[in-house]
Amino acid sequence: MTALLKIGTRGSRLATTQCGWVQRQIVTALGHDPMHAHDLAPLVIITTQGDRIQDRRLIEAGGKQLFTKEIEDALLNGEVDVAVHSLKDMPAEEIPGLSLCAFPVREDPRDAFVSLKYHSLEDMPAGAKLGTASLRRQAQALAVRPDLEIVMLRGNVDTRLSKLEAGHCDAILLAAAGLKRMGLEAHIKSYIDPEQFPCAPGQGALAVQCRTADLDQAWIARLHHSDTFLQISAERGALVALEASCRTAVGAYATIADSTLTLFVEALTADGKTRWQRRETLSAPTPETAHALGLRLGQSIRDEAGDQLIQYTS
Ligand SMILES: NCc1[nH]cc(CCC(=O)O)c1CC(=O)O
Repeated sequence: MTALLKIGTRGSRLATTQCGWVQRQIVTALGHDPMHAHDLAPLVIITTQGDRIQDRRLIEAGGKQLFTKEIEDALLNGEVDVAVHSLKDMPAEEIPGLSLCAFPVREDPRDAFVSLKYHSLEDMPAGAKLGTASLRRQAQALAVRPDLEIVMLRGNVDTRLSKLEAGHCDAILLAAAGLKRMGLEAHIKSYIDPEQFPCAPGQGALAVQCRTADLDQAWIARLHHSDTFLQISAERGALVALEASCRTAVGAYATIADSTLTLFVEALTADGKTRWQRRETLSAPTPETAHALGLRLGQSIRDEAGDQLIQYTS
């Protein structure tokens, strides 16, 4: 059986799990039995610089493209035809020649609280250790629990869970989406309320990427989910305006009910002491108006916060 197309992915268990789901959807959309997915649309594992580097300062210096560049190069030179990314790991700027062509239905966008000892952030005793490498999670946690000690906890989901089990910290915050996709939901003790602490822009959503020249492929429309696209258009608008790098704590969370989109955006200083928030609704949203709303709310925070947004950690 000859391959119809090749799918590029990072090698972590989360990345290959997400990719396997997209792979089956594509093969089904092309009219084949998903049983043959591995032959018809094989996964090609690509190691990115971000997977090799463990030092947060180098990650900050390199920016988000550290996790996507090698995969995008493989798309551009024809080694693979489709790439699957976690949207929240995608930089806001576009890559010439490539397009984000489909946004499949979003998984749970919330952050999950995982601990062997405690039920929630509120439950943790003074001085307890919270493990995270995300500036946003750090800032949001400190905003309500300034007494907690933040412990730098890097690595993929499995690594972070084993560090928690080994006692490096008392609790960790992880994306519920990743845990659910990997079948690890049982670890979740409680959820962070995104109406109070907006998730990372695009958290829980996947982005399927292809060469711009291949945008007419039949499977693309089948994978695309329009409400997800509206939500992430709004959230990513805020991301663009706030130029969120790994050094800026930004959350953006959009919901849709009764044809009305509500967008909640916040930016925080790393210590969580200052929070800038905006919340607005938009009726009969389109991807363009949703994106424009995100841009406007993000810009308005930016105007107010100015230099205070960028926190230098070294
Ligand atoms: N930065 C790592 C990363 N990228 C995507 C996810 C989870 C899945 C998602 O948010 O879509 C995670 C792990 C985490 O934040 O816990």
